[in-house]
Amino acid sequence: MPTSREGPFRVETLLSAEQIQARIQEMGAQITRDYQGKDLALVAVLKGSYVFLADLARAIDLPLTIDFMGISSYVGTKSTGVVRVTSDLNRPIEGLDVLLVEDIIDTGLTMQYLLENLGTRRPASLKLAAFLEKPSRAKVKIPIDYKGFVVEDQFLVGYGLDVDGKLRNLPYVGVLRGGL
Ligand SMILES: O=P(O)(O)OC[C@H]1O[C@H](OP(=O)(O)OP(=O)(O)O)[C@H](O)[C@@H]1O
Ligand code: HPA
Ligand SMILES: [Mg+2]
Repeated sequence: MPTSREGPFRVETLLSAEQIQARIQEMGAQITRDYQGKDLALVAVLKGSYVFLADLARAIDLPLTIDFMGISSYVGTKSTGVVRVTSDLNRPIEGLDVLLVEDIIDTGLTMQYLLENLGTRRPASLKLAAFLEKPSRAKVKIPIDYKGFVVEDQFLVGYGLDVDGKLRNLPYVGVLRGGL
């Protein structure tokens, strides 16, 4: 796969923009079928999921709402293991069919915290759409209802994924090969 220079970083392409878009259309079609007649509320986890959310929401052909939960646990390329809430939902989710939208399940600690936290707010249902899963690093097992791709144990950037806040805007997913 090609390696690109992105400012001071070297990034090797793992998933091209075309591959990503094709998979998201499939995921959107599946979600559209599964949530017919339901009160679908997408809850996206900031910041990483914003790109996936924008594409996935437009691939779902249903009336839906979107809300955000701000969570952070990574500094540089390392999980601190401490999940920090940086902002809460604007609206209650009681009685709604909530679909959590997340960019990556790595150790699983962020999602473990969120599933527990949102579960106490009595949604009608609570499921998870995750763009990427990195099972080799899992510290807890997280059931993923809609999964984009399974990836190896490498630090990834692009399509919402950052290294120290940067490279979220790459239209593809790549492996960080140098620069930090
Ligand atoms: O499974 P885990 O090991 O918990 O890692 C996954 C989480 O880590 C990243 O977020 P981060 O804390 O970097 O915040 P960000 O979304 O603002 O980049 C990513 O967006 C997930 O939310
Ligand atoms: O591979 C990753 N890249 C960027 N952010 C992340 N947060 C968890 N895993 C990753
Ligand atoms: Mg991050």
